[in-house]
Amino acid sequence: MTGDLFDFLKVTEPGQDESRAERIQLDPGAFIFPGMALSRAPELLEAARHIVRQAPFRHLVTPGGHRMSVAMTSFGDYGWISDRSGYRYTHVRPDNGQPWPVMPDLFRSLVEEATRAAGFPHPPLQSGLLNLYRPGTRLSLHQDKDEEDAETPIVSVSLGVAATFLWGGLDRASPLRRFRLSHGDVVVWGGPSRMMFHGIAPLAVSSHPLTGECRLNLTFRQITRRS
Ligand SMILES: O=C(O)CCC(=O)C(=O)O
Ligand SMILES: [Fe+2]
Repeated sequence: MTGDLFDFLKVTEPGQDESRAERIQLDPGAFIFPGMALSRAPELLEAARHIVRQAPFRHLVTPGGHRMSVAMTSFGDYGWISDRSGYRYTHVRPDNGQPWPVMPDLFRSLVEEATRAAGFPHPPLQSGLLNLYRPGTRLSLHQDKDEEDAETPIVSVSLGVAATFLWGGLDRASPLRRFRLSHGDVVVWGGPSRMMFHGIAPLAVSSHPLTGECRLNLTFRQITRRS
């Protein structure tokens, strides 16, 4: 309703601030919140740096033997890994058997806020994935389906160089729409959109004052079923 002539007469009830956040609906249950993380971005990057110092980025190998172009690491109770035997979540790091770095409180509160703003009851806080993109890095079209849970939404935070988000449908062949994800944007997809195909087009050569030529993405998930 932004642009409504009488917008300025709306009265905010207590606790309703987040539901008024500007959002772009991609499909039922799928939203982009432009700039939701912008004011916290420097602190989010510092927390991400702290995670990477404990668990450095790695290029994982797909079950088919291909080196992934995105470099990844995880944090929280579960980390996502891929190797010749498949994709899965583990409680410990494959390189040293140690637990993944702890989920920072700053991330938790952002994920809780984004989940509420999208209208979902439960925030995805069991696993955090850090994705690092450099010029030319892409993430091909996929569904997030390695989780037992298929109800809790995915929350995804973009930092640094802007990327093109590819948004499809429930079939791989569904037509794709393209959305620009800029520094500080948050995407939430759940409910009827939880299994939508999505990806990232090859990152353009560009630069951001806080990340140089890189884009960093933080993606949050619930792994186990709640009930
Ligand atoms: O980098 C992004 O924005 C998307 C990441 C993603 O789809 C994933 O980690 O499964
Ligand atoms: Fe994904």
